[in-house]
Amino acid sequence: MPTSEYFKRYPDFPSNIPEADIPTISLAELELGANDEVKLLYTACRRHGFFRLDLRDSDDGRNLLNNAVMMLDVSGETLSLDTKILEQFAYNPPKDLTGYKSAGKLKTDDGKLDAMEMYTLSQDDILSTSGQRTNPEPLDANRGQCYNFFRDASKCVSTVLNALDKSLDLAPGTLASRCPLDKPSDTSLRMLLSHPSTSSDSDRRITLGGHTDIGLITMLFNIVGGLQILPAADENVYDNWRYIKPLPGCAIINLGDTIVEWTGGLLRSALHRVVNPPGQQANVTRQSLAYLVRPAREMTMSRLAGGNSLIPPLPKGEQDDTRSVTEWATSRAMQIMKGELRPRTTGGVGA
Ligand SMILES: O=C(O)CCC(=O)C(=O)O
Ligand SMILES: [Fe+2]
Repeated sequence: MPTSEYFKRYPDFPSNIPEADIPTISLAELELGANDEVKLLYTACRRHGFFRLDLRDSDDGRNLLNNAVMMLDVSGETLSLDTKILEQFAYNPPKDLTGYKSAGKLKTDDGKLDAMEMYTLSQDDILSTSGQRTNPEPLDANRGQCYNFFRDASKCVSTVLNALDKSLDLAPGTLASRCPLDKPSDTSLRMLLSHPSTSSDSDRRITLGGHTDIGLITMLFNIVGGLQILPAADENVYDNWRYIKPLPGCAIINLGDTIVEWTGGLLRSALHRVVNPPGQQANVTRQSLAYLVRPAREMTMSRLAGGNSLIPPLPKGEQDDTRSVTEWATSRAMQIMKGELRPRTTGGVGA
């Protein structure tokens, strides 16, 4: 992710571990509408549901990189506050995920507890779309910086969504117009932090359990490794998971469950998780950022079929899901919390 200077502060990602073979796509080429890049993006979104986005050759991309570096600092300051202070901002799942989640609140795939601290900042809060909240001091003191991050991240995400409109033969702007900055939504910036493990089984520690993202699209900023995906055809056993190596200047993008529903399964939402950072990186504190884009609250889950689009119509006899995106997401989060729904890769093609 961020700049190469930021990467130099950390030990190297090891070269002898299993890596996911996902492509790196150029934001600048997507901005130009370059056909080959648009195709590469579509293939990645069908096969993997994951890709890297190189931000360096684009003005918007470079602005976002600089903002992400600053947000990592603000996040580090926030999550190093006393736990007593952070607990005053505790999250309230499954309805309201904004605020602080301490480590050990979630079950991981191996039945143990997670080791990830998170602070989730609402986009609506920072853009004053639906009332402001109080956040810990480092965030409140940097609201302007947070605003710039949301503005620039949303701009780069829109470029990706516009390229997907093209591949899906949707009218220009269809996907981006469903997650505009100025309409209330559950879009957020999740700031994540995990400390090095002190236990003897640290090399197999699952820091954040296997899950898919419920929204439309996620933009991740990683420096240290640990993020993994499970290739679609593979059984869910520890050694089948593949690391996604973070690269300087690149964000990591993954698609969420909502876009799978909207596209009738053409695009993929892939199961992913975070494990202890590999090799020498295991000894450092790992920080990451996840910009989690949700649709505007007024949107429904209805499939985007129709017109000339490639999206298949609903099979005969199948009912369209006309629930609001918020109702759908809450009921899904409840099902997962109760163990009624197991997170798994959906949509897309091939292994
Ligand atoms: O920290 C990471 O690299 C991934 C975080 C993630 O998957 C999430 O917050 O949904
Ligand atoms: Fe995720």
